Amino acid sequence: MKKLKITNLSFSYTGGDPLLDAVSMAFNSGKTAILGPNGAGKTTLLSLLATALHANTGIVELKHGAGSVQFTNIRAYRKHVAWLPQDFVPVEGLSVEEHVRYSAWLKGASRKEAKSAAPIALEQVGLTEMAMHKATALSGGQQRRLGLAGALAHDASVILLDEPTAGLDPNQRERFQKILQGMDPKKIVLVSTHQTEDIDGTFDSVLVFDQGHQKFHGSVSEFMQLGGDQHVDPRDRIRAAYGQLVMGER
Ligand SMILES: Nc1ncnc2c1ncn2[C@@H]1O[C@H](COP(=O)(O)OP(=O)(O)OP(=O)(O)O)[C@@H](O)[C@H]1O
Repeated sequence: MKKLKITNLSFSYTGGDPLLDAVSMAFNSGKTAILGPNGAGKTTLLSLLATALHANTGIVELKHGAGSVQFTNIRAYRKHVAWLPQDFVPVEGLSVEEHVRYSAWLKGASRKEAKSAAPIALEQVGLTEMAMHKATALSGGQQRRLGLAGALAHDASVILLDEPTAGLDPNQRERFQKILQGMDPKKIVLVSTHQTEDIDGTFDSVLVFDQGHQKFHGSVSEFMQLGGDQHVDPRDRIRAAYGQLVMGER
């Protein structure tokens, strides 16, 4: 069995048509870029995996160690899952460092573990010097890095990052790529992104999602093969592959 298995997941927003209709897919360890046009359902999928939204039907099962846990067992499941939502907003009244400690503690880290994990996570995202600042006083890009630090500060086996590089300057985007590259390869990391140029060299797999359906799910090299042979520039191959799967239909 794959480590994270989604079976027949269906979801509709209240009063709306089904957005996800019996979606099944599975993920092993490694980093997956989730691509798709605006409104494709990427945030909805990640929110369902984070249990911030509740599916109409279907099962998500996470294998860990010798056992497994289903997402309906919310308390136990959530301890294994870190999530940076698309609309992350810091909690009022906490400093940057307190915020990261709080995020780790919420996920089951002891106070002592959270205290030692926070400076490491802040260093990873380049916010060490802001540790004593008020979290709500950070700029938009800094707040996204704070959210990322919170997701990195505990030992989750699944990390869900919804557009983590949105609003980051080029240096910080590069830093984020390095953070991803340095992550434990045993973790399952799912990252929703519109930045196709960052895929080669950073991710292992690609999932293309459109209109609530999976259009492609495979390795980065399989994805790139759709966009031309090896003589073509890698970024052009990625753009062409994406265009074929999504834009070509419009
Ligand atoms: N709270 C909501 N209530 C009703 N419909 C919603 C809600 N949130 C999202 N939708 C609709 O669900 C669909 C999928 O949205 P979602 O945010 O999951 O897409 P996305 O792929 O993440 O898009 P983007 O790339 O723009 O972030 C869209 O048609 C959107 O309008």
